[in-house]
Amino acid sequence: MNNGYFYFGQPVNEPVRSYAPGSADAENLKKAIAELKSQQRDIPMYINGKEVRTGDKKEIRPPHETGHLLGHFHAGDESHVQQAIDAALSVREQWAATSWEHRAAIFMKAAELLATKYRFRMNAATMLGQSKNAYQAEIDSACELIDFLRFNVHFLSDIYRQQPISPEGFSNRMEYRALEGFVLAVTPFNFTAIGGNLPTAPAMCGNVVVWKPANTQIYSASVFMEILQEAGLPAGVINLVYTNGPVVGDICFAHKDFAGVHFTGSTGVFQGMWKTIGNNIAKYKSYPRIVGETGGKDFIFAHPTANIDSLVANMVRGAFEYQGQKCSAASRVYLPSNIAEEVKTKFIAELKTLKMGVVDDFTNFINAVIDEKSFDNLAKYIDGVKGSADAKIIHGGSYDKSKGYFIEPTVIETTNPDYVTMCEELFGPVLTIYVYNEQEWETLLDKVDHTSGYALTGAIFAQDRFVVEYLTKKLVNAAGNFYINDKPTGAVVGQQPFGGARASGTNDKAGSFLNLYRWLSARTIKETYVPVTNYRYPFHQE
Ligand SMILES: NC(=O)c1ccc[n+]([C@@H]2O[C@H](COP(=O)([O-])OP(=O)(O)OC[C@H]3O[C@@H](n4cnc5c(N)ncnc54)[C@H](O)[C@@H]3O)[C@@H](O)[C@H]2O)c1
Ligand SMILES: N[C@@H](CCC=O)C(=O)O
Repeated sequence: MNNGYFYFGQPVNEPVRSYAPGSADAENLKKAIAELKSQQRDIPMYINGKEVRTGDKKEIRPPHETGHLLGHFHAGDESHVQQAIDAALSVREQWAATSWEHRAAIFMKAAELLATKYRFRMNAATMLGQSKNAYQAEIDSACELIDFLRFNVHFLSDIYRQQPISPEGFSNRMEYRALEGFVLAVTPFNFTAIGGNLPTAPAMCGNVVVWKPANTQIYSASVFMEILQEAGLPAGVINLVYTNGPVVGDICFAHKDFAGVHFTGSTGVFQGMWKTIGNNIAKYKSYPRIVGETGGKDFIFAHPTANIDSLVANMVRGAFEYQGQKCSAASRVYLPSNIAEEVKTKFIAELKTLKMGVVDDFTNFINAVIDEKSFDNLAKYIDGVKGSADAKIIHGGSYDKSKGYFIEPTVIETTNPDYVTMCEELFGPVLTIYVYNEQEWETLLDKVDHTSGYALTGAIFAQDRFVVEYLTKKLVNAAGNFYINDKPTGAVVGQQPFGGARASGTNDKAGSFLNLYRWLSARTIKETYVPVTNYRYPFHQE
């Protein structure tokens, strides 16, 4: 701090706008979509504050309308990763030494720009590039990203003011330094907010960053980079590159100044990163921070006392919002025999009301899955059911990629609690139901706990309070985010810090003080006002 201690108080969550038919917000969002669709954006990388175009142009098309070209991004190679690292390291010292209030102001300004001037453009970019409906874009690319920025500034303020005690005669203080090197942020396709949070959380703490987004999120990531630049982020603090993931990893993880990785994505990729970092450990100046939030196989467990209507509504939202492409999405449901038939009947009746199509039509609840690879993978699982003796499709099951990557919301019922779609992360609009004997709910809990190696989110539905307490304790390690009578998705920054353990990640809780500690390296300073001048204890005096 320079001339004062600057504290940023507790913010309130950014209110979610509804985009109701005929509202000004709906009209403005439609205009932003039309404007983006009327252009072909030419999207550069951003290295050292400069736009970098390589001429190696890759097409960007909406997953729900593959006949339309939104623009191109300029792909990078090894040299761009190296340039990004060099740019980051060249500004490291100055950025780390910049006063907190000035660093914080940049991210608070970015939040303000996103909440106002850029809100519709950012949501439109997310809708078109990642195939989200208006509501799903609003809670992600507007509200959650704004919340990440404002709440992280607040949490960091809280961390900075935590100081050790100083007995009379001494001063003890703690400096929360930036890491000695650069941080690599590798981000997934499914949340624009995660794309924005992973580079900014370490940067806010005084670190410099190389940011590599998923190709399928570059369209909206580049809008966020424009915002950061307008907010005054100094050149080189965050460098956005579009080089192939493994190439970025090879270069960054072999660099002596590699100080940490902030990753969100699949478990396999994260485990590969961890191994590489482990193999290279002797190369680094410091032990790198490894933070990764990864996959899930998220459950809903309904007890025989569950309220049927709320269970049904939360199954629809929890499994099928954003086509089930949330790491938190419900993908396995355990229904007790006493209510199973009624739940299934009501559930399927609700699913029949879901409209599927392009994002421009706001009445479509379901849009497309992200790309052809994901589409083909999901189709493979659906086809697998067709030849199976212990599973059947009870709703949906069709798919079509002629105009966009559309997979109908699909419900599988299995008699085998270890059926493949009860165990593996599919990451799409496919939910599997297992009906159990209501008398055996207690013995089923081990299966709920151990069917997959993941432990990200889980929800229980029960009306009996003794049961709620029992389930909460029994499933203590089954989910990092545990929901009682609610869907397992939709965590809000500052309300439900998010992350899972076991194979689901390091559980450093994005959007919380726990995550920020990982990007800080504390220095303790003790000053003695009147130092001793004689080493002897009283009984050693002569
Ligand atoms: N736990 C969470 O908070 C959370 C949140 C969102 C998504 N996810 C998970 O993310 C996955 C879906 O996202 P995705 O498809 O973008 O994941 P992904 O693992 O395919 O990609 C994530 C990022 O890693 C990069 N990458 C891929 N291979 C790499 C490699 N070998 N080295 C370095 N980088 C590499 C990708 O280009 C992308 O930027 C799901 O498994 C989902 O559960 C988890
Ligand atoms: N935080 C989001 C999930 C992020 C992963 O995809 C949720 O709680 O639904």
